[in-house]
Parts: sequence; C-alpha cells; structure tokens
Amino acid sequence: MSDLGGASMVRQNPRRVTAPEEALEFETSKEVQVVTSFADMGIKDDLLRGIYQYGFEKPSAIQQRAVVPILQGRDVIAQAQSGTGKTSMIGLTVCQTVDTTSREVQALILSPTRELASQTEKVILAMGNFISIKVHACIGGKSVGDDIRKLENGVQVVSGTPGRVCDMIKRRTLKTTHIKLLILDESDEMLSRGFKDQIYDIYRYLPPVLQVCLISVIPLPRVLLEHDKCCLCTFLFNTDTCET
Ligand SMILES: Nc1ncnc2c1ncn2[C@@H]1O[C@H](COP(=O)(O)OP(=O)(O)OP(=O)(O)O)[C@@H](O)[C@H]1O
Repeated sequence: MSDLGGASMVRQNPRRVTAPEEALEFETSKEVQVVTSFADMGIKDDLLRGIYQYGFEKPSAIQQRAVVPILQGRDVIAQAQSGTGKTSMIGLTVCQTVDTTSREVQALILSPTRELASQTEKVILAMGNFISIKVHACIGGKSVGDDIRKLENGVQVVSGTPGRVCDMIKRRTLKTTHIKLLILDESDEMLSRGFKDQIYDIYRYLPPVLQVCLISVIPLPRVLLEHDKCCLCTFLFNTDTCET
C-alpha cells in the first residue's frame, strides 16, 4: 500500500464481538477485509481444531480485520482496547505462521511484562495443541540455565521480555537468523520509556527482511504508518485522539 493518508482509510460500522457496549468505529487501511469466520481465514485444519477447542467460535472485531493481513505477511498495526482479543490474535497468527517441523526460532514476541509474555506463551501452547508448536517464554526472573536448555533444544517461537531476550541473543543462545516475524505487544509501552533502547538493540540482530506487527491499546504515532507495506487496523474508541 502506498498511500496511508486519510483518503486511503475507511471507516466501518461498529461490530464488536467481545463487548456489546456503546457504538464504536473502526479505521482500517482500505484494502482490509472483514473476515467473520476463522474457517475463512485460510487457517490450517489442526490449528482450527485448537482454536475451537480453546472455546473460540468466531473472531472478535479486531481479529476479523487484522488476522488476515498478518497471515499475508503484511506489516500490521493493530490497535484496540484491552480485552478485545489482541493477545489471542498474536497466538493464532504465530501458530499459523511458523513451520513446526523446523527447530529454528521463526517468531519473536516482545512484551513489556513477564506476566504478559508468559500469558502469550500459554495461549500459543493451548491453541497450538494439535500442531506440536514449541514455544518458550524468555523472561527475567527465571533460570538462565533453563532458557539455554530450552532454546538449545529448539523452539519455533520465543515470547519474552526485552532484557532477557537481548541477553539470550548476545550469548548466541537465541539464534535470530530464521526469525521472520517480530511482534511487539503493548507496543505503545514498548516504544516508550526504558524499553526503546532495548528494542533497537534487539532489532539490530534481526534479519533485514522481517515482518513487524505492532499491537497496541492506544493509537500509535502516525509516522509509524509511513512505509509502503504497512496496514492499519484500528479500533476507534476515541475518534479525536486517532485523528491527530
Ligand atoms: N474470538 C474470541 N472468541 C471468544 N473469546 C475470545 C476471543 N478472542 C479473545 N477471547 C477471550 O477474550 C479475553 C480477552 O482476550 P485477549 O487477552 O486476547 O485480549 P487483549 O486485547 O489482549 O486484552 P488485554 O489487553 O487485556 O490483554 C480472553 O479471555 C480471551 O480468551
């Protein structure tokens, strides 16, 4: 997509799945389709089984818009309120994206807190129940030896906090050569405060061809959209804020 100015955005009528509250709007890049069923997202059968077994019947509003662009390999900014299914969406897209026959790390998810990184690991393990996905939560406060053992045994996904992930990369225990997808959860947090330098530090070790997804609760600066491939899926719960 080359034009991300106002003209390329479309507003869609609100259709919230997870919380039937006041009228809400979406702003998306214009080519974003609303896909209302997991079965129509091109998801592999064994993963679909895992999703249904996990108790999901229908994608939430943000999932209906952002899952397919992520699976298409687009760089995506997905912004939506807390509790709207963003973490689950990360789990689902990562499970679909990685090759579970490989032992290489292919997806790296960075979160600002240990709890969130662990939660994401659990979602991936639960949804990926039938695809034998190997994921490791690489977080501070846990044994470094354990990290090393797990990573050396081979995992396809790392869900971690920036400090420990950076440490593992610098020790060459976490090999970055095959990483094709970087997801920053709560990226408003990750790109502010003390995390920014750590994120840049990690980014330097990642392959030049990389899909990046930014997941956020609050709208991110517009400047992040200004590159050709970026796709926006925003849940507009405060129109004024998002227009600036
Ligand atoms: N499609 C879905 N169908 C049913 N339940 C869902 C769906 N997507 C997410 N949920 C459930 O909704 C709750 C919130 O989902 P999730 O944690 O993914 O949202 P979130 O936007 O990341 O929220 P937070 O910012 O609070 O972490 C969880 O209990 C999750 O299992």
